Amino acid sequence: MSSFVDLLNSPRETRPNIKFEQPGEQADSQHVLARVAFEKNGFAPELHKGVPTVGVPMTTETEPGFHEVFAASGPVVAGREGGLVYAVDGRHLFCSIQVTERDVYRDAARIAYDSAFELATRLGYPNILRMWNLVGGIIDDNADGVEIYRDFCAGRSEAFALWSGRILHIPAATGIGTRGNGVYLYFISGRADAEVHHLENPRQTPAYHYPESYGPKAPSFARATFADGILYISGTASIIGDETVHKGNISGQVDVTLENITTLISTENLGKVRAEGGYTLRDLDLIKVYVSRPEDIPFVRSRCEEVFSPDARVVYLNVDICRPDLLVEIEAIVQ
Ligand SMILES: O=C(O)C1=C[C@@H](O)[C@H](O)C=C1
Ligand SMILES: CC(=O)C(=O)O
Repeated sequence: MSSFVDLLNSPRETRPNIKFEQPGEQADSQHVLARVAFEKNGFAPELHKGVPTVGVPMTTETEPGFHEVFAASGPVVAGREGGLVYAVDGRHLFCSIQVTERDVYRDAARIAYDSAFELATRLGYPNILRMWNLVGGIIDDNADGVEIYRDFCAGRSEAFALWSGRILHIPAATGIGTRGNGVYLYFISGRADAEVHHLENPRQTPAYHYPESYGPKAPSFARATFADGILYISGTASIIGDETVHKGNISGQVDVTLENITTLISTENLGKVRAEGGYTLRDLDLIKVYVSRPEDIPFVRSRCEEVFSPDARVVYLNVDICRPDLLVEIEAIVQ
């Protein structure tokens, strides 16, 4: 398989937009829009050698970590505005902001999203394609006794409501725990005229329609986003309708998670927006498998190796999932 540098030097029309690389294997910065370092400690978004870079505390002391690298499609302009770090390349915006640990997150989450949406619209990239929300203590209670995920979702929902009609659509996303604290947000967005499709899964209730039993404001994400020929698959778990199924049963949860993704990317579902039809699990790449119990990782890995392509880049991360009864969650990209 090509090395990361080979991939970067390939002709633009064949260059994948996102890739995983090992720390230290850093290709030249001129083709890089942004970099997310999955590591033990994490660090606030910064401009490192002019490249927006954020460290997210997602790996254990014994794991090597990796970088998620967003390739640029043209000349890059990067900058910082307050806590926001960003870069644009004429086609995509990358933006990241951190919400430091606090007693209650709702207002800070709304303010962080509000400032990011203001930047995205002002720079001309209001079409959010894919968001990642890495939430420390995601299933712990905040100072008011409210689960932090629910607290975070309330602030996020308020920001989307404030920007409805200007920020175009609710995108594919991940909302997952970390091994640290505070909230790390990063996302990519496109131009207003970009052709972007947001997909739901007929097996699942749209998350933004979840009942209040899951929190005062429903989570703001779509099941997938298809844009520029790339399919961004949200974190997907063992949820049918809006209910967790196979509680306590890792095997059952892996099966339902894979079935959910299979349905989501099928020709019957994706064919609505993709002339060439759908995909199968063998087409997935840049797969992040989140596992809440470390002892389940060997089993989950064995099941994933059965169904994913041997060429797929897959990482396994031991972090909490956004519901205490969820044991596994999978996100991926097809590009
Ligand atoms: O809240 C989210 O954005 C989110 C939570 C999980 O359901 C999954 O990671 C997908 C998105
Ligand atoms: C994965 C998850 O929590 C959801 O789909 O809502």
